[in-house]
Amino acid sequence: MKLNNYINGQWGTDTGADYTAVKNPANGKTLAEVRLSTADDVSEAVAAAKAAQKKWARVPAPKRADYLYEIGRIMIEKKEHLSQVLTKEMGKVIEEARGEVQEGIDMAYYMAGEGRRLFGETVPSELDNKFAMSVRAPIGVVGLITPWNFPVAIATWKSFPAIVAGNTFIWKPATETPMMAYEMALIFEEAGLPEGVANVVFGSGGTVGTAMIENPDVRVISFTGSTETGRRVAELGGRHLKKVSLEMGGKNAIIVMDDADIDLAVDGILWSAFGTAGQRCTACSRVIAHTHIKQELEQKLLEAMKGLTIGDGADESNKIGPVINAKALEKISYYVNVGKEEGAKLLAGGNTLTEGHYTGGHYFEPTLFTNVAADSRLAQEEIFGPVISLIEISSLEEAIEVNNSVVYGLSSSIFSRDVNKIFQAQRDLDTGIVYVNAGTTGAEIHLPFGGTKGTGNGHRDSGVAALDVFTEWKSIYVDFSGKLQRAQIDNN
Ligand SMILES: NC(=O)c1ccc[n+]([C@@H]2O[C@H](COP(=O)([O-])OP(=O)(O)OC[C@H]3O[C@@H](n4cnc5c(N)ncnc54)[C@H](O)[C@@H]3O)[C@@H](O)[C@H]2O)c1
Repeated sequence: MKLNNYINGQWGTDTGADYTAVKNPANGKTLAEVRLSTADDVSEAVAAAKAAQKKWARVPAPKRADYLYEIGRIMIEKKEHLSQVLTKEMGKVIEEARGEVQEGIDMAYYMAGEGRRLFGETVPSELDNKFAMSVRAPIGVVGLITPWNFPVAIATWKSFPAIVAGNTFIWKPATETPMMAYEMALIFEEAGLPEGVANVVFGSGGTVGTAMIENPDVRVISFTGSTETGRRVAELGGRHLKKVSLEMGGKNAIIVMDDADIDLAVDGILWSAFGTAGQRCTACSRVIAHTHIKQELEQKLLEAMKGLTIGDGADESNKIGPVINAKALEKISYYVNVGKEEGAKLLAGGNTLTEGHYTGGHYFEPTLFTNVAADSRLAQEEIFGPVISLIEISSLEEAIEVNNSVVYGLSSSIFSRDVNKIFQAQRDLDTGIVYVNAGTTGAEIHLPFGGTKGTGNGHRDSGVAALDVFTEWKSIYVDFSGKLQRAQIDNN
């Protein structure tokens, strides 16, 4: 199967194009081949999106929303199929894949509701017989660049608010997970979205991403991916004076205080650290444990980790799937060695799994380090795999300082029964998301999603906040006095 671009409501052909293989991370088998598009393909898609946008912006927002209701309905109809493809292509276990597809469905209905709101403001004018208001205006053609770890959900966080607000878009999915983008383009087509509103261009970040950012007709770039790539996107976007929204890496921590429910904390840590094989931007990779409960927590974690079953995510009995590819495995192994060299104590895991039913796949054992120094590389850098670093602290103030000591600021969590500690923590943790008595993962689509410092640049995906990325404020003054009323002069 060859995956070609979807531009202006048409599927591209494979004449003269280069392709690269899409592989199942569970067994290394080739699933499809995906087009490596050129800068010319991007120009074609942008031209189509630009031609469609003016007309699309004139479609009343509640009518634009009707397309989202239809997309949501088709996604429900295809939910199991989409989930199976997602697991095959990305590797996450099937129950998580179903959860991710559901998130996309929820986003469709939630953003469709915005079609009847898209609230602006009316405010009093300082002059008599004058009316003042501000409205959200669509921006134009927007470029969406997404990662492989949430190939459906993140695309819906971006494309659905873009659509309802009256923009048209070019979406460049990650090269590792183009099949989900292909499936979504089929759904856009089936939902009857007008030609040129939704365009999907496959290919490398270096070629397709760069061409999107450099194209003067692309007015917004909404990017999710690593901090390293995000910085490049921001630099190039800055040169082109582009509005750039960045959602990037994380090094998220769970704080376990001495008054916490330890069993609950163990459940939260396991789910947040090893779900999606640790490849969530919100994954817990640090546990900041109070000295009084550290030993008990370690013992209970080790015991619970024995129950984790690893294997192909398509098998319902597995709790942890493979990581995305061989490069990811190498990176995780590298950090395990870094941890050992830095003097951290390896309590469990630390190895790739290659034999028996793991053959051909990219599997890594759930790994637990303890006695990790808060300022070590193991505790500071994003690994993006199933590796926990346990750091000991002796007060809430110290825990918060350790949490905030990394360059990232996406998600954090505290387990405690003390209401004062909880409220102090939610105030002082420098992250875009804070959980109390729950792990660091599990965002809901109607709240803003994003982070501080090296995780983001002040924008948010999801929630109504996403509309701030895809709309421009327009202030409108209507003077009905019939004479020239001069503002901005001293009338006193
Ligand atoms: N904060 C969030 O919302 C969030 C959510 C999910 C993942 N992430 C982060 O994403 C990373 C994992 O995803 P990844 O490995 O796909 O990230 P990545 O940065 O390698 O790639 C992300 C996207 O950017 C594209 N890209 C690569 N080079 C580019 C360039 N020069 N110009 C434009 N685009 C370019 C890629 O092709 C891909 O589509 C992790 O760091 C994770 O924390 C963040």
